Amino acid sequence: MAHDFTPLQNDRILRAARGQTVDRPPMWVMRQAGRYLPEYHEAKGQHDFFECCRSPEIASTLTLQPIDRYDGFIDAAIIFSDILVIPQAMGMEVQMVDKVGPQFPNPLRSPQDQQYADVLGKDVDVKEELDYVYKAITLTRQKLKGRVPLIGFCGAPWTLLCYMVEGGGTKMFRWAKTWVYEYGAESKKLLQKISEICVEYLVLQVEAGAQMLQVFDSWAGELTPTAFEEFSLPFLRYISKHTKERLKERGLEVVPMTVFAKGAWYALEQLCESEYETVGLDWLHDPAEAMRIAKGRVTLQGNADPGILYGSDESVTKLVEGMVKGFGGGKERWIVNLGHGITPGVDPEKLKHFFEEVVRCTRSSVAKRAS
Ligand SMILES: Cc1c2[nH]c(c1CCC(=O)O)Cc1[nH]c(c(CCC(=O)O)c1C)Cc1[nH]c(c(CCC(=O)O)c1C)Cc1[nH]c(c(C)c1CCC(=O)O)C2
Repeated sequence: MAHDFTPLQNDRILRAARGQTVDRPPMWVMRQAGRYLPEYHEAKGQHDFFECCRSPEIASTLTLQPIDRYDGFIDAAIIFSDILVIPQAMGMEVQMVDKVGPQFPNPLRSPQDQQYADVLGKDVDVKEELDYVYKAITLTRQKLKGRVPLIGFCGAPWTLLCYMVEGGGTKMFRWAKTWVYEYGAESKKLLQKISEICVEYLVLQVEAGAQMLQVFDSWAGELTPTAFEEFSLPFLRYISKHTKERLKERGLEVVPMTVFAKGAWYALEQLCESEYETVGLDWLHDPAEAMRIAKGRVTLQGNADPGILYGSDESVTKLVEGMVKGFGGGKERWIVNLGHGITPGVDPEKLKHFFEEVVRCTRSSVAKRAS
């Protein structure tokens, strides 16, 4: 299905992801459509979270809110959805409980559970089950009218496995660790199954209008370097390789891809060799050190501590100055972002100050390039 969308007016992020020159580093923020915005609560009203994801009208409205508010600063929209729509498509029930987070009433506790065989055996119709996401993407592209590119996304297999076996957020990772350290072979079967669904899901998001893709491995940092190499990295690589192959086969644009493996600072070298154009960094990375490791092979994305937005304007300025310097002053392959999602309770004006300071601090590099 080919769409007739308005041509793109701001391709900064796509150019930066591909290592091409830009007039200033592109900026966006993970979870930019969310609870820190009063207009989010207003538009969401009494609707359940997943109801918002399933309504293309509401999802597209929420996606556009930060684009309107930070017009001229934000260089990408990310479709309003959640990584947990994949476990739902695989037949698992997930609820979003207010002030608690996601809850699975029946988590996958062991490979002996009938549910494990059911989940592995289910022939998931990724087109049909997640049709509402594609519809939301297409509608959002229409509403964006080419202002900025639209990012599609999915959860990484390891992070999704964690949620499926833990049944929600956790500090202990008791069940996830039981799976990898006691049921290693069974874990890999599940990770492979999730990976195949991710590939199809990402390709269908591009077909619907997504212009860039991000894979969120939010719980990568719970693994040891060795366990990450065994239980996460191969599946992240499977996703980039096969998504690109499938996009080519289907005559779709091979869009830039980002991998964000939170906490996996030790794996930066390997992530630079994983067929992703962009590698997301959390705030535990020193930007200059990350640049030395990346050696211009990929575009780095990040990495301000989201907590800085609870601080004073002066603290934000100081952090931005250091971050800009660390990432090469704005002349190198860099997409500005936080090191994780923006959190509730942040004053939206503080984020504006953050953007303004990045623009101010990178202006000289732009002037230098033009001269
Ligand atoms: C781990 C994860 C989830 N979801 C996601 C991740 C990966 C990124 C990360 O590590 O933060 C990804 C996600 N979730 C959401 C988006 C939308 C797009 C955007 O970034 O603006 C994206 C990209 C909306 C959301 N997803 C959720 C909300 C809040 C829902 C609400 O209460 O209104 C939003 C706006 C709920 C959610 N969804 C999830 C959790 C743990 C929670 C509850 C806790 C929390 O909010 O941080 C799972």
